[in-house]
Amino acid sequence: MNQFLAGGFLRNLLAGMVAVVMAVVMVPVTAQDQKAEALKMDRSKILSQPGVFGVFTTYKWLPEWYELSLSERMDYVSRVMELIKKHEDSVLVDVYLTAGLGGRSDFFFRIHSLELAKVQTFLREFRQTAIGKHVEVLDTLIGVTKPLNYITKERLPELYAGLVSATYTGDIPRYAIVIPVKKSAEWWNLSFDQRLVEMKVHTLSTLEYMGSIKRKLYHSTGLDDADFITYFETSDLIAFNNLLTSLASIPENKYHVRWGDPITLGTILGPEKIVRVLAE
Ligand code: HEM
Repeated sequence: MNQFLAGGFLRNLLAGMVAVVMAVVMVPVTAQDQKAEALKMDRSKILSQPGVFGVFTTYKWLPEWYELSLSERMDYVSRVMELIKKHEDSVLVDVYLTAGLGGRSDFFFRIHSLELAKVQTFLREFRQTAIGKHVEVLDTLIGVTKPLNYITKERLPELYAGLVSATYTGDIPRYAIVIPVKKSAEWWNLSFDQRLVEMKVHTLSTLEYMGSIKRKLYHSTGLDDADFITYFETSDLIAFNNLLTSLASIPENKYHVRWGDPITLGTILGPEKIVRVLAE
């Protein structure tokens, strides 16, 4: 009888194991799931692929923050670091200090994820932390990365080659700058070829700066009030100022209805610096 029982038990156990394995194997895997798995928070991939959401949220400390002791503030920042770690499989969070460099904000997050809802979950949990309760949200910008639209290999092989072969040769960037851009209805009503002419001028005016400035473009039409979020990293703010001056004087600029407003300039905080610098 015991043999029967043991045999039946083993058979049931085996059947159960097969069912579990089948269930795991047969869970439908969507293209999005596959992409998520392949990119799974590999920093260099997530920062270079199309189809990745970028969310910029800018904060200002409430006056009560400054009434806390340094050790309390450090403890609170550490808890946010734990939250960032908790979500690291689905969101990539970078932190920047803007305090002192602009009247409005004290710091901002740049958050990347394949799913906007994951960013929302992170930010809602952030608002529940002690730090989240000691800040005012000033601004949120939402965009998504896309493949090149104008300067493609097929359409403009030489310009494309110049663009993809230019490498950043400056120091490790210390500063990040975020500039939202909105273009007029007149721009959007130009034919593609007319816009292409302007984007060629744009690219030719900017290529020389790629050695000292890193750039990233997010498309945000319909996701927030801008059309684009432009993000830059550099250690050479004089080159950056020259770049913006040269872009101010090309025809494309006539179509800008928003260029900044605000421009957010901050220092890039590596993970090892965040706790002390934010708490001080
Ligand atoms: C290193 C400097 C820069 C380089 C190399 C550069 C290069 C480019 C290229 C190649 C494109 C076309 C992308 C495509 O084919 O879809 C582009 C688009 C764009 N760039 Fe720049 N850019 C630079 C700096 C800037 C700056 C300083 C701004 C403004 C603050 C800016 C704003 C934009 C915008 C808004 C677009 C999208 C335009 C549209 O699709 O209508 N760029 N950039």
